[in-house]
Amino acid sequence: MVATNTNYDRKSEVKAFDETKEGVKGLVDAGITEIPRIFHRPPESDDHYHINSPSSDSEPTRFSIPVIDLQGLDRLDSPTKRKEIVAKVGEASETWGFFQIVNHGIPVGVLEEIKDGVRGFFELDTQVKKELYTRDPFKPVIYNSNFDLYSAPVTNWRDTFMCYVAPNPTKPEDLPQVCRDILVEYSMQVMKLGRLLFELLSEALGLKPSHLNDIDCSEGLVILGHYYPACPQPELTMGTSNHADNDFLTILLQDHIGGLQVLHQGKWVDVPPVPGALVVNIGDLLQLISNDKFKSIQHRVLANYVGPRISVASFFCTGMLPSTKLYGPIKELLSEDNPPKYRETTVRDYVAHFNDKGLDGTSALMDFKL
Ligand SMILES: O=C(O)CCC(=O)C(=O)O
Ligand SMILES: [Fe+2]
Repeated sequence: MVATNTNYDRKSEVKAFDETKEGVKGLVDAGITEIPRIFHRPPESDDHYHINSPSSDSEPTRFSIPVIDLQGLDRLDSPTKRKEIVAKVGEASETWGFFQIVNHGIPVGVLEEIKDGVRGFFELDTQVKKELYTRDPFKPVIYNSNFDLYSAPVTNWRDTFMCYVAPNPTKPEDLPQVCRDILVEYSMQVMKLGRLLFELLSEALGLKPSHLNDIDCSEGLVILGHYYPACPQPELTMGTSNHADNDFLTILLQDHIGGLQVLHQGKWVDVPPVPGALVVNIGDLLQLISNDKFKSIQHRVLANYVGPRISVASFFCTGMLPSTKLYGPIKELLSEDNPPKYRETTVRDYVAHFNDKGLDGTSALMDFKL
């Protein structure tokens, strides 16, 4: 815990904020012009957070995350096209852990509608939304502000709702009507795209195309709708603290506002909004099973005067569901020169460890190193 956070009663302020059940949007709706202390980022002098500074170290760089065109992938008459795409996916996953895809098969209309649906959810009547505010993972829809509110050292300028797609989908009738139909449609499309990406990633690892799907990397899918309200003092806080994702793979849709950055060669690099594109990133569990070939990269979202910013993050992961299956570095990838770097874990144990830790700027994966 850092100095600024110890000279006030953070715990009770966090609790009071949670009990409003109105999230960050509630503060903005109330017209606040100064953000409460629980949202203040620690001072930059703190080494641990040094890389978490939006102003001092995010300079324009010559780097830009790769944009990969998936057009022509399924043309049976063009196996070289597939090889080319697999090579690009592999290269991006090894060096960036992040890439954007275009011509991925999800129609632009669906992308627009899901963003509208997520915004519609957060703009529901406050009383209606309060009924859904919960931290109970067994609820079909989990809406709250900061999943790690009680464990993270700082609170983010963000509200989120989550629903399950696989293996136990939230029943459509349990989804808020404002985004029900589009969530069902988008989920189906993301599942299909995810399975395709796992094929490409398997091939990029030199495995048979079905390998990652066969070991159930696409068994679990949860969708998060994020809402980053306009912030009156964006330099004091963060939309999402730096973290790496605790899943196998994430497919992210962001709107036109921007603010997502990835850590590349020690610098924060913007992930610019590209119309019609989806952002794909490797999660910790895929880094673990690929024995560090693919990288799960730290990323963050800056707060902004402009808002709300909407994003939709689809996580391939079974989360806290009971699991006995152990994941460790894939045997086919190991050799004398490439011994396993991680111990085996269940998805549930990994996710539980990640959640307990909260987004504190450190990697949960390091705790599983051999
Ligand atoms: O909102 C974004 O652009 C990123 C969200 C994110 O990193 C996450 O949900 O893990
Ligand atoms: Fe993330």
